[in-house]
Amino acid sequence: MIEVRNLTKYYGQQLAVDGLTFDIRPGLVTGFLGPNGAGKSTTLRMMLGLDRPDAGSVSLDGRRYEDCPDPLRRIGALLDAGAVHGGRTAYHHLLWLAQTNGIDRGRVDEVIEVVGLGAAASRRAGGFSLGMSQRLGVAAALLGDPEILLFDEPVNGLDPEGILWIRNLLKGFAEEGRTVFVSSHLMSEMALTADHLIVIGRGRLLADVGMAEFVAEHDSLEDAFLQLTSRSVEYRSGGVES
Ligand SMILES: Nc1ncnc2c1ncn2[C@@H]1O[C@H](COP(=O)(O)OP(=O)(O)OP(=O)(O)O)[C@@H](O)[C@H]1O
Repeated sequence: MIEVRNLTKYYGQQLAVDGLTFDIRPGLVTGFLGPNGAGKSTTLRMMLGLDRPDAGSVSLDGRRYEDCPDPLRRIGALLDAGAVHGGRTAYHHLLWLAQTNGIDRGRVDEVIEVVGLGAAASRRAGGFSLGMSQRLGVAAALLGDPEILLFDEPVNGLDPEGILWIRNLLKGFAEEGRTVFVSSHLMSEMALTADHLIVIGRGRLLADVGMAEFVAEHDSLEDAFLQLTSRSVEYRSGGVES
């Protein structure tokens, strides 16, 4: 469970995240939807302690990220698939991460298997395609077998096969009871992947709604998303407290 409360971030004079409050529940894929510049990445970075909020808080199963003694075992994240040392092999990238976090070497082989990188494990990550880099990023997020998983735009730039792989993987993690939070600027992708939707625009919460409810209420999801983000009024689904 992730609890976001009044989360606020300024960059200089610019308000990037504006008093966000919502919960992300386990056992579901929760889509974090918003147009470019809406504040999604900034919110994810604050969840991971990479950016300091100007106000508000994020609690991960009852604790702030900074207060987790073993963060990799609590929360796994894929923010930027390119953030690897290109000269290291996939195996050694994961081994370095595991060893600096007190994770058993055997787990490296397990996650390589889960993401289907077995044949490429001894190749340098610098030569990887985008799809392979995404797989390596997912493997790193899974190393600590965390209950909470965050993904920032994981399907960006992937081919249809890669998109399908990510989609099924996220659903599988949710079925295992994990808390899965995935950002996107594509309504169409979220409609196929997410069970629940958090929509933001200009840093503000616009919707906190079940996907099935959102689909039932709108003829065209793309139009509904456009309308929602072009308005600055808050939208709340019936019965969903946010
Ligand atoms: N390091 C930074 N310094 C200054 N402004 C920033 C910084 N990071 C983000 N911003 C600004 O904060 C706002 C939110 O950006 P953010 O990257 O969080 O949005 P996003 O929803 O993830 O967008 P995208 O889908 O384009 O990545 C934008 O106006 C952006 O220009």
